[in-house]
Amino acid sequence: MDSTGVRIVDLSKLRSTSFSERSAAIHDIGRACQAMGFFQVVNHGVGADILQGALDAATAFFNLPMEDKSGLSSDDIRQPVRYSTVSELDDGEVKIRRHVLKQYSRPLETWIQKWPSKPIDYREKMAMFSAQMWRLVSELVEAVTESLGLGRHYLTSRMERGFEMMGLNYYPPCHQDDDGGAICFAPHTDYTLLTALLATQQGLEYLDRESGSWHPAPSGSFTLVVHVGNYLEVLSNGRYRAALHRVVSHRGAAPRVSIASLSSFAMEESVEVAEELVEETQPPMYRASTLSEFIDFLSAGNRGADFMEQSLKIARDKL
Ligand SMILES: O=C(O)CCC(=O)C(=O)O
Ligand SMILES: [Fe+2]
Repeated sequence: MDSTGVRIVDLSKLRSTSFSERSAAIHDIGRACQAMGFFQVVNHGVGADILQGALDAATAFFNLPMEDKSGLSSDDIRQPVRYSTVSELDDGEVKIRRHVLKQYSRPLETWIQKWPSKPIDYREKMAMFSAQMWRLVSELVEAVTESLGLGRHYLTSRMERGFEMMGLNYYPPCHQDDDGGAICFAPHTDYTLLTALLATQQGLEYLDRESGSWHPAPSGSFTLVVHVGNYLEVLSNGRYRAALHRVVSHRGAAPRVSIASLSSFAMEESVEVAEELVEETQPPMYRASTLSEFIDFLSAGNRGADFMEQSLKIARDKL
């Protein structure tokens, strides 16, 4: 743990040949997933050049003139590459709080040709980053299933067929007078197993469910943060809860860029409660669903949060 109470997972220990070191790292991951649902990973082995390259490529994309980006705009959320903006009415004025580029990234050869062709090195830089994030998340998924007592390879074949989407966000400078800052990304959980996040600066916050207060995520050069998504909550039958998170921008803050690696099973593959985690005292709390079903739900104009709350949770009153 660091001085602010953030759990830190040392991946060199997870990779250690020492049984006790590896077990301790798995235990740390399980504890972090159970507590606030997020942790920082250190000694992850992803080169600083790859992380910086991805942040530079993302920043350069968002800095392109609008006409270079608007070709990627679409109302159809099933588009594998989609640029959009999120605005808010503020003092009678429409303010853009966030620019977003969502791009499918696995399997890479299927999608890379659809990614932005500008800036020139964008595809190369993002492809390297995406491959590293997938490797990292797959390794963490193994540790997570081990921590749940399901074994290291419980999800391996499903992860091999798995799906990754990159979510790139650009938050313009904030001119909000309010000392509390502006909420630039409203509180939400992700439809992922795990999400890995990289950002240029602070702003991301997690809800500590116990105290009810928001906790800043660690930030700083090349800090990678990982959090629990809704599908891991389902799979673990609620033992691990999806992390509720938001992004806040304070007055005077510089523009912020973040890249989320959003990992899940293949679109049509069902995610269900692990039957090993169902007990008489702990009946299944969620029904099975696919990512495709969730996207249909969004396409019909519903709110993402309602899918989990109203459609997936079976025994809401017991949570
Ligand atoms: O910008 C961030 O740090 C968070 C992004 C995020 O939550 C998302 O893309 O789902
Ligand atoms: Fe998120």
